[in-house]
Amino acid sequence: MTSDLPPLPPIAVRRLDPDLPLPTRAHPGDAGVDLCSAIDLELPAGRRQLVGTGIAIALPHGTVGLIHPRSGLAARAGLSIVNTPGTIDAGYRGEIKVCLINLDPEQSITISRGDRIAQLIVQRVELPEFVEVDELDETSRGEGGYGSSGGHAILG
Ligand SMILES: O=c1ccn([C@H]2C[C@H](O)[C@@H](COP(=O)(O)OP(=O)(O)OP(=O)(O)O)O2)c(=O)[nH]1
Ligand SMILES: [Mg+2]
Repeated sequence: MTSDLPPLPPIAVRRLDPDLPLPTRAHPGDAGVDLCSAIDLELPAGRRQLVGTGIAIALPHGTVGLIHPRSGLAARAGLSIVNTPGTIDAGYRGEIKVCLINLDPEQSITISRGDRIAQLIVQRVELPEFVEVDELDETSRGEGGYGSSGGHAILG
């Protein structure tokens, strides 16, 4: 996809924990910058915990930060994020926190301070107004939702 929009300016980052690294891309062109855990923690099977990343950012108006899990940790250990993708509003200036969850049914996950636990993706976002109407326009889908088009797996 090409875009005539100019690239976003660099995003200001405050390190609330000066010993943790700045968010970085593992490779040039990667969509996400990795975020680190500010604490050591052990997450038992099935448990969740809100974990600080030690950074705060100033996203430009008209963008959003999305907090996604890291695929490797998800596949290897079952580590995910409860509210994935987490939404970082452009006006938010507090510490970015990640609501980690251990989806493995048996094994705990041990995380050390400085481990990369999630990734932040910055996207442009539309900010439309909403207007109340009496009727919506007709479409072929209409009110059909939640599997109305078929093709879903059989339960049990
Ligand atoms: O993974 C996340 C998700 C959110 N936030 C912060 C930034 C975001 O701008 C704020 C609010 O998030 P959200 O709108 O998803 O939560 P809410 O429950 O609707 O809270 P609020 O009433 O503050 O909007 O919390 C994080 O640090 N990490
Ligand atoms: Mg909200």
